[in-house]
Amino acid sequence: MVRVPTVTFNNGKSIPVVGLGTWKSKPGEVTQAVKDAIDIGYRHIDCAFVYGNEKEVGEAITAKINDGTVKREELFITSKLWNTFHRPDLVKGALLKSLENLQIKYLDLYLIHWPQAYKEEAELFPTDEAGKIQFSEVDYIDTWKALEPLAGEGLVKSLGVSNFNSGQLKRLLQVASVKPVTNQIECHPYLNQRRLKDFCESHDIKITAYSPLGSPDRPWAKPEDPQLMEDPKLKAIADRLGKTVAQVLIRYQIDRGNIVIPKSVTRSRIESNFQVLDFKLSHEDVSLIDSFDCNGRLVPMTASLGHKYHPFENDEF
Ligand SMILES: NC(=O)C1=CN([C@@H]2O[C@H](COP(=O)(O)OP(=O)(O)OC[C@H]3O[C@@H](n4cnc5c(N)ncnc54)[C@H](OP(=O)(O)O)[C@@H]3O)[C@@H](O)[C@H]2O)C=CC1
Ligand SMILES: O=C1CO[C@H](CO)[C@@H](O)[C@@H]1O
Repeated sequence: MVRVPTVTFNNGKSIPVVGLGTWKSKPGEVTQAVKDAIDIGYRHIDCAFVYGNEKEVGEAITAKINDGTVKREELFITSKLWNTFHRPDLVKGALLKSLENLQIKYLDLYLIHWPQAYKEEAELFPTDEAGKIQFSEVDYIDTWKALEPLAGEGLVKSLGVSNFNSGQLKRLLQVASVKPVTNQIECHPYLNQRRLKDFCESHDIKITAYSPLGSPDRPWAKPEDPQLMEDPKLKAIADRLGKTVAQVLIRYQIDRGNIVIPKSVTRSRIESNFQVLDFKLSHEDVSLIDSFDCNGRLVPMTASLGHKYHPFENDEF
């Protein structure tokens, strides 16, 4: 069994560099996908309450622990606090719900999914009569302060953020007693996040790259949108190296020092996406791929436009 290398966080804990993404993995297919991934050697699973499939991910985790394939302490399980649970009194309950769904006693990593909060309602996407998302004014700093004691209670080993821009991280770092270990952000050759990565690294915060393959199954994709995995320039590199484009895209993240979480529910792809540990991109190839950046954001979160904490609405990187 191939052992996946790890990245060490600022708190000394380690995370396997490649994890399995689970957004859009249907409840009916995610259990098998996670079981396959664990059989293949994945030890890191990226989950979120809002993905609506944590229970089915939990079934796979339990099955693989019970059949002796893996021990809980060998797995690295991430979940994320959704936007409707930012109010400090709701934070612990949201974490406990994810733990219950995932059938585990602690998370390895819990992230604030987005800096912007939504109205605290039963709906995960609360809308007004006009169909517009209803915002909440809760400050992500107050949310973070509610998360910090949960690390001390043993419910979560590390805390982090997702989709935070540099200004928001700067503000958080001024008051945090527990430092975020990672910022999980969209990252691929069309949006390589050079400036945010440099900023995070200067504060010893690792980047976790989401949508590393260009998220072709994102619900808002249009047929005319460029397809990252079809890019002839990437195909040429992959052909030269005798690898798939997906493998080059995953390796691109690893070779930049990032953690990467490709999603698939297809066993053959889950397997080939993991077969990236026996080669390395040259500095020249990493620089060449860096040059493909075109500010091509695929997950712009347009539903939250106008929110004062929307991370992508000003010049802040
Ligand atoms: N924090 C956040 O806000 C966000 C976090 N994420 C996390 O990052 C993960 C990955 O990002 P995601 O947006 O899902 O997209 P990815 O870039 O991982 O792309 C997933 C898509 O690529 C396909 N695919 C996977 N492997 C291959 C392959 N080898 N060859 C061809 N096609 C392939 C999958 O198909 P199939 O499954 O059918 O095999 C699926 O359609 C998410 O699942 C989630 O866990 C993502 C977005 C936002
Ligand atoms: O992780 C993510 C994917 O799904 C969510 C809900 O649609 C997104 O908001 C988020 O970025």
